[in-house]
Amino acid sequence: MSNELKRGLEGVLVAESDLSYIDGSVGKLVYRGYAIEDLAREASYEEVLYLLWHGELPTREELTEFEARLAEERHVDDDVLETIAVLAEADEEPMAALRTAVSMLSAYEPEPDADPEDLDATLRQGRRITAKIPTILAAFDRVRQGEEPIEPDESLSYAGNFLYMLTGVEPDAVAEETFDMALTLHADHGLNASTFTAMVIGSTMADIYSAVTGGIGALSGSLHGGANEDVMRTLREVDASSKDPLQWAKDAREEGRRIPGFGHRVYEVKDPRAVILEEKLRDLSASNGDDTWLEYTTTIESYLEDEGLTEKGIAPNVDFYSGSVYDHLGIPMDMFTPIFAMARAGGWIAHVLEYQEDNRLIRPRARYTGPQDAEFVPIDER
Ligand SMILES: CC(=O)SCCNC(=O)CCNC(=O)[C@H](O)C(C)(C)COP(=O)(O)OP(=O)(O)OC[C@H]1O[C@@H](n2cnc3c(N)ncnc32)[C@H](O)[C@@H]1OP(=O)(O)O
Ligand SMILES: O=C([O-])CC(=O)C(=O)O
Repeated sequence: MSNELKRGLEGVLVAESDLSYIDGSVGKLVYRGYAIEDLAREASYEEVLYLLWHGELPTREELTEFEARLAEERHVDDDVLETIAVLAEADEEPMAALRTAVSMLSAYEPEPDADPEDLDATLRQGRRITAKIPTILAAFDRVRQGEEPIEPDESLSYAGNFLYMLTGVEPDAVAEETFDMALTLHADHGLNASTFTAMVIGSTMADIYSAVTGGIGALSGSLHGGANEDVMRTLREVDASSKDPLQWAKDAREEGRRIPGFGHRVYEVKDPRAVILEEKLRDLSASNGDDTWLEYTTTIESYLEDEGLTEKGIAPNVDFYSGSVYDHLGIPMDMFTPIFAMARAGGWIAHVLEYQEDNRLIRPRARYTGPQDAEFVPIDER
């Protein structure tokens, strides 16, 4: 057994995967061989889900059938909606509400006794969870605003239906396409922390509800998916301060602050998803006649680049640009990380299924640094 310690499991290979490949030195990302740029621009999120779950891009017929299967699972049981309302009224964080609601969904699973080794049944369960996450999130947001949840519309796309349930209005083509593209960009990313969490849970042959619930928990942290909200908080902080973004960035560096949305365990250059989202932000800023976030983000990015961060491999990641795009679509800031979860659930499910095809319990070890042979002292004598 190797005694080499890899803090944070950096660079450790724990599995083979056909799902996504990242070349961090050049900023390349592919899902099953397809460039993220092509999928983002050409494929719908449903096509990408099909690709991840079934191994290849669907034909038109396969896609229609797949979309229908997914759409018919959107309805969420009234008991779960009631719990969502209780959580919204208690001011629960949206990621925590989502975590609770997804866990609760298993009580209403139509195949509760499926054999954990029946991967087709696991996929059907995963499809149900994926279909219901938008319904949960939109209901949560509406209830906390004193509005009634809106029933899903099966005739709309996954992206379009979410925006419709959130706002009560069918989105225009630009909003729907932009949101759909954002979902594709977030669908999978190798063995990131939340995917690995889901895989660890899946490797015990626990059910897929447990794996997705665990993934949501891992994604919520500020070093992972939670960073997209921190970026928006930062942009608002700049806006509310008397400083221009350049001065803010200088001061933040001097104070030794970690800039949210910068840095990545795998990328040494700008994340290709950030490149695509920046383009989108430019389009939206122009069409909405408001380039505030664009100006702030690009100023901060250029300053940090000039300061040599990019040379050190600390460049913008996906979270640096996603929030500004969502903000242009009118989505509340604390829904940004839940939206990431909505997109990533597909990746979690794909990785759990792939791993379970040739499952082995994931169980690493720690180098023990505590005392040996301590003498036990009874409680009253301590
Ligand atoms: C979807 C995603 O999950 S993408 C990542 C989202 N998270 C963020 O954006 C939060 C900000 N970024 C970070 O905290 C980190 O870059 C992480 C967590 C993403 C990656 O962390 P790690 O690979 O463990 O890198 P680590 O934390 O060891 O940092 C390495 C060096 O880069 C520096 N660094 C890393 N990120 C940043 C940052 N955002 N701002 C300034 N310096 C940074 C660290 O200070 C450290 O410098 P040092 O070697 O001089 O001490
Ligand atoms: O890969 C990672 O470590 C984090 C990330 O960018 C993602 O999960 O999308």
